[in-house]
Amino acid sequence: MKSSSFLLYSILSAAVVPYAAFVVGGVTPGGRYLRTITAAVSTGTGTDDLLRPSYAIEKIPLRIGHGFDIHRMAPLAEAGQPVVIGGVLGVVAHSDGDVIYHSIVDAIFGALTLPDIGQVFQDTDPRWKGCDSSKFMEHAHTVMADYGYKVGNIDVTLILERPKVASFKPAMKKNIVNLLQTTPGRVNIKARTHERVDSVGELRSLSCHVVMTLELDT
Ligand SMILES: Nc1ccn([C@@H]2O[C@H](COP(=O)(O)O)[C@@H](O)[C@H]2O)c(=O)n1
Ligand SMILES: C[C@@]1(CO)OP(=O)(O)OP(=O)(O)OC[C@H]1O
Repeated sequence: MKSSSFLLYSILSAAVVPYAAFVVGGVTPGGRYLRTITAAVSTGTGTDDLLRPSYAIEKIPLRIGHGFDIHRMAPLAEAGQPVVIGGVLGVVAHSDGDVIYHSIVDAIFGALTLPDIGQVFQDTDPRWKGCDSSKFMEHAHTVMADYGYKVGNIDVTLILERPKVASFKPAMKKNIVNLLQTTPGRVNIKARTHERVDSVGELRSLSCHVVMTLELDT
C-alpha cells in the first residue's frame, strides 16, 4: 500500500479504533512522522562503562540470542511523542520506541551474555530521551564486532494489529542490513496480528520477538 493510501487508511481507521504511528525497523508505516532525535550515542569515543562493556566472553563459534519488546500506545498527550498518524495516539517510550530495533539490540546483548538494553541505555538517562533507536543498533553492532562476532542470521516477528506492514518489510530489512553491516540473506521479517485479543490486538500496544545467531568472525 502506498503511503498516501496508508494515510487515508489511518485517518479512516482513527474514526473507528485509532492506532498510533510508530517507528519499527527504522520505518514508519504511514507517512507523516515527525521524528525527534535529541540524543545520539557515541560509539567510538565513549568512556561510559555501561556503554563499553569490557569483560571477556568465551569465543564459542555460534551464539544465539532472543529479544522481546512491547510498547504501549496511548493518547498523544500522555505518550508525548510526535509520531502520530490518525491524530490520536502515540507510542509510550523513553526513546523513539522502535520495538524491532530494541528487540534486536537485546538479542545481540543476550547472545553475548551482556547486560540488557534497559541496563545499558537506562530510561532515566536524558541522553536517550526521544533517541533514534538506530543509534542503539549502531552501538550493538560495534560491541558485537569488538567481541569478534558478526550476524549469523536474524528472524524478526513483529506483532501488530494494523496497519499491514508487508509492503514495508523490504525497507525495514534494508535498514537492519545496513546498521548491522550484514547481507539480505541473513535477515528475515515476519508480521502477525494478535487476532484482536489482549492489548496488542486491541491496539493498545505493539510488540516484537527476535531470535538471532552470532557467528565468530574469523
Ligand atoms: N501488521 C501486520 C500483520 C500481519 N501481516 C501479514 O498478514 C498475515 C496474516 O496475519 P495474521 O496474524 O492474521 O495471521 C501475516 O502472515 C503477515 O504476512 C502484516 O503484513 N502486517
Ligand atoms: C530504550 C530505552 C532507553 O531509552 O527506553 P524505551 O524507549 O522506553 O524502550 P524499552 O524497550 O522499554 O527499554 C529500553 C530503555 O532503556
